[in-house]
Amino acid sequence: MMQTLTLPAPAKLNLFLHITGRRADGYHLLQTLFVFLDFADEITLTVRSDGAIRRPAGADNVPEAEDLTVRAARLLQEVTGCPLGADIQVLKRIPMGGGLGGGSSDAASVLQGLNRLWQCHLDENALAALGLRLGADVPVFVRGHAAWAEGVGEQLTPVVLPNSWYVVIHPKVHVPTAELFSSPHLTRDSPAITLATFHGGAGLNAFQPVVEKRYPEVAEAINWLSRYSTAKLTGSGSCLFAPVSSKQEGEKILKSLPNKWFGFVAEGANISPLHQKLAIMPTLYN
Ligand SMILES: C[C@@](CO)(OP(=O)(O)O)[C@H](O)COP(=O)(O)OP(=O)(O)OC[C@H]1O[C@@H](n2ccc(N)nc2=O)[C@H](O)[C@@H]1O
Ligand SMILES: Nc1ncnc2c1ncn2[C@@H]1O[C@H](COP(=O)(O)OP(=O)(O)O)[C@@H](O)[C@H]1O
Repeated sequence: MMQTLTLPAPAKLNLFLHITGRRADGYHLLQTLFVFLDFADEITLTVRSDGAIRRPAGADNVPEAEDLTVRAARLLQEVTGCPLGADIQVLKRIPMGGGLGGGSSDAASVLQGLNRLWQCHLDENALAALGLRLGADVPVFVRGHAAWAEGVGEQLTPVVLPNSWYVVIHPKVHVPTAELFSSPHLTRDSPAITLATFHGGAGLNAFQPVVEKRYPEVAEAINWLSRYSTAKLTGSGSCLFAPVSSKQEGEKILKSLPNKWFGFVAEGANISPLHQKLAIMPTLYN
């Protein structure tokens, strides 16, 4: 039996994000469109027979016990009663806390990977439900298909989006998600839109006006990228993105990126790179 597995944990973009209402518990109801990027963290899982969950390598500023990868592994162990453990190595590439969903994606890759290595045989619905307990963005990464999302992001309808390249910029500013959701200036009553109206040009990021006002550095980055293409915030920021016609065009734009910011070019993917890899693995692990 295979004891080690290396899986990608891709970034996502929210191509638009509207807030349409609020649940009784205060959580916001969203409409958003998720697409994956071929830009990913890398997760290496190695089975341990002693039942321990360890993270020998990962983000320095995330304590082992708080790492979403460790929490995902513990949760899977807890619900399945699996006696095995794992070493989880996390190679971070995705900027953290930037609205690219890296932590959620890492967690989803661990759930999918350990479900195979430990032979838990949970189906995708069960894994997505476990993922939701870790964060609203985890289910879309577990399922691995570009999706129209409603609810808090867990009601997913798979969609096929036209191929596109994106320039993504991280203005190196940390925007706390909870603080944004509590802003009195958020538009919380956007009328529901459809995929057709999105394709017709509708769809903004509800957080963007609030973030631009509170974080001038993000506003400056959006202005800079807007010179080349339509720039928008992803999730609650601080990363922003703009569609470009090719990888080359994106790389040309990045050549003039001010040094103080980080940027990359990536292709959108309807099928997550995680699922592309899972699909070609030996059937024993599918
Ligand atoms: C905004 C989005 C869009 O994809 O992603 P990111 O920018 O984080 O990638 C998500 O909705 C991020 O959802 P989630 O991952 O659950 O956010 P968390 O950081 O756990 O939530 C922090 C706090 O924000 C508030 N919150 C979160 C989600 C939501 N639908 N309504 C809320 O009101 C809650 O007060 C919560 O305690
Ligand atoms: N494996 C992980 N990778 C990144 N962040 C993590 C991880 N585990 C826990 N976190 C915590 O989750 C927060 C949000 O991370 P991330 O998912 O990258 O951003 P966002 O939710 O804005 O897309 C981080 O600031 C960090 O404290």
